[in-house]
Order: sequence, then C-alpha cells, then structure tokens
Amino acid sequence: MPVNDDAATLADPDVTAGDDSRDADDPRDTPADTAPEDIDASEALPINELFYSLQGEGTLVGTPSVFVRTSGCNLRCWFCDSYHTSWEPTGAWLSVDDIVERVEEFDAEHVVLTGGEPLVHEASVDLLDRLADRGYHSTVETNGTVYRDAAIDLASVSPKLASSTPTPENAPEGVDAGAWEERHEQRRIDHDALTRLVEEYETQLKFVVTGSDDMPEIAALVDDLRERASVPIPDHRVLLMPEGVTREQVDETRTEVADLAMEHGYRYTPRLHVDLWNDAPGT
Ligand SMILES: C[S@@+](CC[C@H](N)C(=O)[O-])C[C@H]1O[C@@H](n2cnc3c(N)ncnc32)[C@H](O)[C@@H]1O
Ligand SMILES: Nc1nc2[nH]cc(C(=O)O)c2c(=O)[nH]1
Ligand code: SF4
Ligand SMILES: [Mg+2]
Repeated sequence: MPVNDDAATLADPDVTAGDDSRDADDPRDTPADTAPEDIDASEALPINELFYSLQGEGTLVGTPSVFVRTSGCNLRCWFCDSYHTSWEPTGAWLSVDDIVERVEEFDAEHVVLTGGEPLVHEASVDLLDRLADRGYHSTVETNGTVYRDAAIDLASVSPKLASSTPTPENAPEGVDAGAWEERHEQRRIDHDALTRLVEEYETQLKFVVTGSDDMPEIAALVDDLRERASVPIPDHRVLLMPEGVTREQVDETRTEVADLAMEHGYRYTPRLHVDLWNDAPGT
C-alpha cells in the first residue's frame, strides 16, 4: 500500500479557498498563489499531499515514484481528480528544503511533480534543480499552459480539450462554474507554451478522453503542434487516457478509449492507480 505522508499535517486553512483579494487578471488566479507574508514564494510551495506510489499514467506507468502535489491551478476542468488543488485549493506551504527532505525519506529514484498546476509556481524550478542534483528522474505533470526553463526529465503534458470546460451542468456541486467557464475556455490552450515544452523536453502528450467526439480536436491539436515545433512528435508520444476518477467511471470509458487509440494509431494509457486503489487519497 502506498504511504500517504499524513495529509492532515499538510492541511493549512491559510491557503484554502475564499481569498477574494486575489487579482482577477493573475493567470494563476488561485488563493494558494497568495503566499502568507512570512513565506517567500520563490523558496516554498503550497503542498496538498506528498506520497509514495506507482506512476499510474503514461509511458512510465508502474514505476515506483514519490509524488509531490502542489496546490493551485490556472484552469478548472469539470472532471478534475484533484479537487482540493483546483476548485478548492488546500495545502501547507513547505520550503523547498523541507520538500526535498521528505522526498528523500522514500527509497525511490523517480519523482512526479504534479498538482494542481505545478508550473504556475516559481519555486517548482528550484525544487526540480535540487532533485536533479540528487540524481532523481523527474516527471512533471502539467496542463501545458505555462512554460518554465527547469530540470524536467519527462514533461507529461495534458492539454485540455473543449470537453474539459466547466459548465453549471457538469461542474462539481457548490462551485461557481459560471465564473470559470469563459476563463477556462480562454486559457486551456497556449500554443506557444505547448510548442516550447515539446521542443525543450522529452514530452508525452496525454489527452483525457471523454468519448469519440474528442478525437477531431486531438488530431487538429497534434497536427498544429507538429507544424509549429522544430522536433518530431511521433504517434507513440500521443497518449489517450480514459476520463474517470473512480474505478466504476473508468470501467465505463476504458474500452472505447482503447478502441480509439487503435483506430487512430495513438497510444493508450491506463489509470493504474485507479484500477489498484480506486480514488483513495495518497495513491
Ligand atoms: C490533476 S492533473 C495535475 C497536472 C496538471 N494540472 C494537468 O492537468 O495535467 C494530473 C493528471 O490527471 C489528469 N486528470 C485529471 N482529472 C482526470 C479525470 N477525471 N480523468 C482522467 N484523467 C484526469 C490530468 O489530465 C493530468 O494528466
Ligand atoms: N499513482 C498515481 N499516478 C499518477 N500519475 C499522475 C498523477 C497525477 O495526479 O498527476 C498520479 C496520481 O495521482 N497517482
Ligand atoms: S488543469 Fe489539471 S489540476 Fe487543473 S483543473 Fe484541470 S486536471 Fe485539475
Ligand atoms: Mg491524479
């Protein structure tokens, strides 16, 4: 069983939702980006959870890895499987020193930096540098809207499709979907950021697929990126991942998505952690 690093000690009401003083034009636009006065945001990160598990998604699926999950995101996918980093960002500010120390408590060579959106945070660069110095292989799970120059071994880029956009009908109960629908739609694809990520890092493009209606948009996006980028993007670097937070939900989507992968020549990725541990936190 993966070890959850006592999520309770990471909960800090100081960075939960409800800070109305934030700047509506801040592209990060999340309370977790507003560090308390005594925190230097260039040397600390809001951490939602830190745990040891198997990489459940993508080309490194099955690899024992330490997961560092930052809080805060510039998007609001209706289906986000990490609600407490996006719709209701929660976490505790930890210094980069402390995060590295906690990573080193586990016997692992791989680290997955995820979120929320880890690349909205300046200190992610410092953390990745420090991990590289210590010989870790790093995967960064990102929505592809932010480029940063960092020590990233695998950029696991998951561009968000139109089917991710929140509406009052599909959004989680109790959230202000209306406030996010247009903002999410405007921000979800940044061609320049995507192109730079693909050019600078070993990249996998990992699309969350809700059904066959998503396929024309995926094909158009990949074609567009191939035209812009100076590096090849082979089909085996384009991954289709079934949408679903729970085992029951993935049971409903996986076969259709596997069929779509074969039909289009893209790669299928399971959600191994969901198969193994359902939607348990810290897995
Ligand atoms: C929570 S996100 C964090 C990283 C980054 N914000 C992103 O979206 O890529 C981690 C991964 O989970 C995927 N994901 C989130 N919700 C999902 C869902 N309901 N079904 C399948 N994948 C999901 C994202 O697309 C991404 O690949
Ligand atoms: N086991 C496991 N693998 C993962 N790969 C990407 C994840 C993520 O949330 O970014 C994730 C996660 O949450 N758990
Ligand atoms: S971009 Fe990632 S973290 Fe942000 S809402 Fe979408 S799935 Fe969640
Ligand atoms: Mg996850």
